[in-house]
Amino acid sequence: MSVDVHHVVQGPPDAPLLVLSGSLGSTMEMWRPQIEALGGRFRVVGYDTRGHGRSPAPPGPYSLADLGGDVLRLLDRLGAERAHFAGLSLGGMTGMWLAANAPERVDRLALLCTSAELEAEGWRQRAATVRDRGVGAVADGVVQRWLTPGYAEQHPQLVERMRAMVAGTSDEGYAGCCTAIERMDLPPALPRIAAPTLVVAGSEDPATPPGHAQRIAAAVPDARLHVLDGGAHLASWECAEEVDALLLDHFGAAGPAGGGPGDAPRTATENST
Ligand SMILES: O=C(O)CC1=CCC(=O)O1
Repeated sequence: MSVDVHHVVQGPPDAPLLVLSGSLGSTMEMWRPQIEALGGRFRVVGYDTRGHGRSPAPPGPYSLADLGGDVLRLLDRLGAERAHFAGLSLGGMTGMWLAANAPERVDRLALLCTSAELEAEGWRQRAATVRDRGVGAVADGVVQRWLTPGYAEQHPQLVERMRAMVAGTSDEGYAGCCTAIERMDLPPALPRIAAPTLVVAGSEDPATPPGHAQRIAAAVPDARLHVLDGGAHLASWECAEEVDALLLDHFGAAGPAGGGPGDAPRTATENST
């Protein structure tokens, strides 16, 4: 059953629609560099995955079909037939599900620091830990995977903010999403993805190393792979300029999704549940 996720729309009303979907344990705040860089050119929709931020956290476990269904419902609420979609990590898994199962709704796709297949047992254990001890018990480890050690050392306040973002996630929501990852079965779906797809990996990502991106890019018919020189799991933050340029190139080349770039002023609208 889909839910109304909390989202913010920013950018000219007649610009192409671009939906941003984030990592496990994040809110739409993780996309701040991209919202700032792309919000003048696209109608950017940031949203909190169910169980995260200000979105509802219905009882889990969840599936990728649940998370993808929330995006389809969001597009319906926005009156959009199609949109570009960029997802990082869990957001990328949601994007693969969407593009394979609702291809008519996805224009172009970007998959960042993600995987089609992760070892299930670790996710079963993480869900159990979070149900037992709360998300705070895993927050330090998560943020250690998000940023390279050198970058984290130079940005202690950012590390603290990110840790608080992860720890602020609903226990039920986080555990529910762990189970969606544990049970995902994306490899057979990848050849069905028709959307032109950009796959990006961070060379220093310990959670979804470049080999995972290579396998996705090899299986999606119209895919292009880019491995960043640096960047851990949240490479969109640490390598923001390079990622922004890649996204602009990939989505900018496409022409409009749900409208054309216009001269209208930037506007932001917020919609809670
Ligand atoms: O939290 C992690 O370990 C990294 C991660 C894998 C999937 C996701 O969304 O985050």
